[in-house]
Amino acid sequence: MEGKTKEKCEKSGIIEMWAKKHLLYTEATRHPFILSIRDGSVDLSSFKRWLGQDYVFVREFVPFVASVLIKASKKSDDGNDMEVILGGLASLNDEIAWFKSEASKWDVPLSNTVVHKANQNYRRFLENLMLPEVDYAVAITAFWAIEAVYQESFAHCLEDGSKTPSELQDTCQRWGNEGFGEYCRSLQKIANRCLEKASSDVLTKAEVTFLRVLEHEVEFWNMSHGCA
Ligand SMILES: Cc1ncc(CO)c(N)n1
Repeated sequence: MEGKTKEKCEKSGIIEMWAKKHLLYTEATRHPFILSIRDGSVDLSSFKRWLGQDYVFVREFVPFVASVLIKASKKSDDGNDMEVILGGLASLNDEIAWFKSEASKWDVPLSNTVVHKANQNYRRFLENLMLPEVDYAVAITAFWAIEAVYQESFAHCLEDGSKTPSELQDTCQRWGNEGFGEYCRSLQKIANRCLEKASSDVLTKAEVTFLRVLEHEVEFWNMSHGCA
């Protein structure tokens, strides 16, 4: 990108531009499953299905985040990236403990979970992104998108006027809280910085990867909602 276009991107950020440009971003962050939590009509068996499957997802997400950390340590020219990503790994550690206690609260068994197709497809996608030849800019964009979808979705369930059932407040707080929002903005900043310096080939790959993440997120919500 040259001249004015580049300047414009630097102001609004490439990430923000993509999130605005692609309707899929809104489809992922305003999915019927999330809207059903927000309006209180959620079917609790859907919630329990989501809980069991997301625990499986999170355990697979950890090695992906570790691979992003490795890329940051090799590629990054900004000393702060590593701390942000390490913070993400630490919060995943808390998240795994949270899933265990939440699952026991809801009587959802976490061992022997039948891993749903959407989860398997997501895992395969993450495995490919872990390969050393995947550019740091592409991997960090995917990482941001994965976290941002949950942040925006669950924060929506906590806004004024939402009728989120009290027993689901804790779940919404986990990803919808201001600290998690701040962490997502840090990831977004890193991604924007990498994308601004990226070649057009890497930029294209990152945008396609962003869209694939959104598709996997929609499929994941569909599975929870019982539409897949
Ligand atoms: C499917 C999915 N996407 C994103 C997150 C955020 O960590 C999660 N826990 N699960």
